[in-house]
Amino acid sequence: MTAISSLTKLLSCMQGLDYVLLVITLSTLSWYTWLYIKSKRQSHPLPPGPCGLPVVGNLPFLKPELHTYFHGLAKEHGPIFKLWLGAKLVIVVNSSELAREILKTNDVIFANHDVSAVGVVNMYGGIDIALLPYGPKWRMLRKICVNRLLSNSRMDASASLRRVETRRTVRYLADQARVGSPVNLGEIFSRMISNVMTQMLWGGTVEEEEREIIGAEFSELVTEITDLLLKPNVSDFFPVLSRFDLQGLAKRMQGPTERMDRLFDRVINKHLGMDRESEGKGNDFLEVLLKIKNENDENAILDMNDVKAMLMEMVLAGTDSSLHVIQFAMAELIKNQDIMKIAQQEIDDVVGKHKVVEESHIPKLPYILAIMKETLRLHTVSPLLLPHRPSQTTVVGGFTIPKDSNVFINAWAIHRNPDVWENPQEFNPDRFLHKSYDFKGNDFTYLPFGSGRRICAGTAMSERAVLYNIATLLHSFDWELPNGERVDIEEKFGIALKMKNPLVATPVLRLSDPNLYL
Ligand code: HEM
Repeated sequence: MTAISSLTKLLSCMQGLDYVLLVITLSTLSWYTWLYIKSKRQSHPLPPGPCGLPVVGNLPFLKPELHTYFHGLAKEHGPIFKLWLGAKLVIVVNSSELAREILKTNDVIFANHDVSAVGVVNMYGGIDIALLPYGPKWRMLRKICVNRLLSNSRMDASASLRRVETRRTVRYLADQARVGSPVNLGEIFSRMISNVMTQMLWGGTVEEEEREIIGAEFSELVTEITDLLLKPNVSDFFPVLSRFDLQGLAKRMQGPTERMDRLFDRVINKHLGMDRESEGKGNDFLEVLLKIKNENDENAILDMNDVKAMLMEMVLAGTDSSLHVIQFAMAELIKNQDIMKIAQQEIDDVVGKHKVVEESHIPKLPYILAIMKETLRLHTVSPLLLPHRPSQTTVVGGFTIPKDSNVFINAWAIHRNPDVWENPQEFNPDRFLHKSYDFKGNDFTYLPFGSGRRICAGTAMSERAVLYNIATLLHSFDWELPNGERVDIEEKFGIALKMKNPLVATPVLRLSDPNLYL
């Protein structure tokens, strides 16, 4: 259902809310008029864009697959265009040159993300890294996240926590392989990555049996929260009305948020009750964050809500994105068996067939890295990055971008530009083998993790999780399609881009030593 049909339905079933419509109409019209007069006075106009309707603007015409819809609009209106979503002005940028102007030339001006009305509720008032405005608190939290939680040395120290879950998945897949049973890879990867994430959060604190119980409750809450975050919200299109919470979404978010808060309390109390001997051995995020909280370092001041918001953020930012990259990569490899064979040969050469893959092998597997890069190019899981919000009115590409508008960078479209990428629709990891593309966002034709100050804080962790798991799945198994099936790699837009249809394949054991499947 489009945002506007849900909006219309909602408003029509609310008796006595005529005044609400009146407020929407008047405030939106005055807002449009003000911006129109202002842009007329400026020498640089607003970007072009499709015509919309009064009050609701372009909302009724939005298509669910926003990345391809925006790509289509760029062909009509040029590399930068505007849309009105209710009272919100959205600017979409579809070229690497303009992305550079925003994320490099004007990096500081565009260094805020847009904050959704519901996001604030589930993030303790918006105190997490992605939602905080650019400033001292954001800088402090980001430093803690990158240098203390997700640094290479911390990742090395916590490798055993991630290994447990990958080996558990291999055991399960081996059982299925022995009976020739096809598996739904999306479901398996989802369980695996979500368990890897809970291991990283508090794997050193909570014992295995209890961890499974807490993990199940946790996954349920994450799904509830993600579903609510995805719902189109009148409060976001008409911020002046957000205090009325017309759809009740902010109120509904309070339930799962409070339950999640209690779950965090349970685990934190458990950690606080641990004896000194067990402490310090965990290497999980919770332990690191509580240590920082108790250090009283004036450069890293955390209260308990900061700790909880950080835990929540790691899950929401890190789980789905990594899971979908692994799934898209495996789908492409199952479809392109010749590429899969090259990858398996590389792993065999480095690891051999008498050992299992370890994270320490990753730097020696350039072809697997090229597979990850190509997957993120073709199936950019964060296709529009996060919406950026300029802190002052700025000119980009000769057009005015007003303060507080929402700016989307269509990285998905940039990654498929035929002027830059030869045969852009083709899955071809070779294109990354001899080029210097990395995940740091220095080249604006390749931006899977964004660029500039707000570039993804979790690249180091996602590289490890994605590469280690893909290498393990390819080393341990061949992958076949059930009879008559074919791989369908259609994409579905969401908080993270995912596969529209399930990926079902049959694992076939490739290593002769049964101990390598334990
Ligand atoms: C393959 C997996 C991932 C992809 C493709 C990805 C992509 C992105 C993108 C595109 C952004 C927004 C950049 C911008 O606004 O320009 C972002 C932000 C962020 N990501 Fe990731 N991400 C991934 C995994 C992770 C993981 C595993 C974590 C942490 C555990 C993480 C934590 C964050 C955080 C905290 C931000 C907000 C940064 C800020 O506002 O300063 N991400 N990510």
